[in-house]
Amino acid sequence: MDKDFGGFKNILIIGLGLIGGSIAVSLKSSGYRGKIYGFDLSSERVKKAVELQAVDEAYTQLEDIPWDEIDLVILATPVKTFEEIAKKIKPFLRKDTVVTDVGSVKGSLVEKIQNILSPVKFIGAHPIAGTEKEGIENAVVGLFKGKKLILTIDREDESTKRLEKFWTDLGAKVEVMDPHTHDFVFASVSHLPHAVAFALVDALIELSKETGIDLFLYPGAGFKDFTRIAASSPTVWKDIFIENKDNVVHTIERFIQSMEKLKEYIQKEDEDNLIRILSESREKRLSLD
Ligand SMILES: NC(=O)c1ccc[n+]([C@@H]2O[C@H](COP(=O)([O-])OP(=O)(O)OC[C@H]3O[C@@H](n4cnc5c(N)ncnc54)[C@H](O)[C@@H]3O)[C@@H](O)[C@H]2O)c1
Ligand SMILES: O=C(O)C(=O)C[C@]1(C(=O)O)C=C[C@@H](O)C=C1
Repeated sequence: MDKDFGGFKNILIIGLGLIGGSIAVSLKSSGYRGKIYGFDLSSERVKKAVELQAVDEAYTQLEDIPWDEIDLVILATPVKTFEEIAKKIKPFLRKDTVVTDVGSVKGSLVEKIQNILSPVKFIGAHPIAGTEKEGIENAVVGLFKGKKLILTIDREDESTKRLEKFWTDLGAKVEVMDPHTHDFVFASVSHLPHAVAFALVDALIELSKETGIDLFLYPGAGFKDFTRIAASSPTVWKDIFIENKDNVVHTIERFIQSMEKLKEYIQKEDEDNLIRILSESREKRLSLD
């Protein structure tokens, strides 16, 4: 089927960061013919977005946006800003404009935003693609190609079908998932790993202080690979951890149990159990590639 990006003629991206910017540059490079408008609180980001020709026009004041032209609005700001933004944009929206997001947390947040925006349609979405960088200056063309995109609403809905086409035309593989299941799954495979990476770096900061040895002079590739995501945006990740608090705390507790188990096997020099647990983990990790 021809690329029509779901028939959304003009779109508005709120939040000209890594993900909002990557949507813009990926649309441009995939032959999207509509206008791409941008909005950000930061005038520097707005200036950069226009300079990079990632967007056609960008604004720092909601009143300046040509709302009548907008068919699709994408929220691409940190998740704890969504509610306030939804309240602020509601009076400007056409009734048939579709609103969506790219937030890393869904759960009850989706319902809250749906209620705020109703009767305007809100469809929660989450691209499982990103990097540890921030800002439109680090946008990646084709970031979503071959990557999963989770939609949190029934596929049979007409607007959802259009949004599915929008993401499929950007190269994403769309999957539908219940918003609460989503939050448990991504607490496990994304939020916990980020928490562990941040905590590992923190542990080394403390060990450096304790011993007077600057451990950060010595990392090899293993430490650098493992902690790449600890360079991620504190604002974005603070919001994700808090908004998905229950699942994140649950997975952190489960991780602590696994660390305790490993610590015990090491302390007891329990070679059989060490071989078993390390082999199971290695096999599982190898099966991913
Ligand atoms: N970074 C990733 O790997 C990744 C992947 C998938 C989804 N996400 C989600 O995408 C969203 C954006 O993350 P990002 O990595 O692009 O962050 P980013 O920091 O690169 O960009 C966020 C942008 O939002 C702007 N902003 C903040 N508050 C605002 C407000 N109230 N109104 C308007 N603009 C505002 C900031 O100025 C910034 O330009 C988050 O919800 C995040 O959970 C991130
Ligand atoms: O590759 C990275 O740097 C990422 O952190 C991307 C990543 C992930 O955990 O895989 C981060 C947050 C998202 O919501 C989706 C993707």
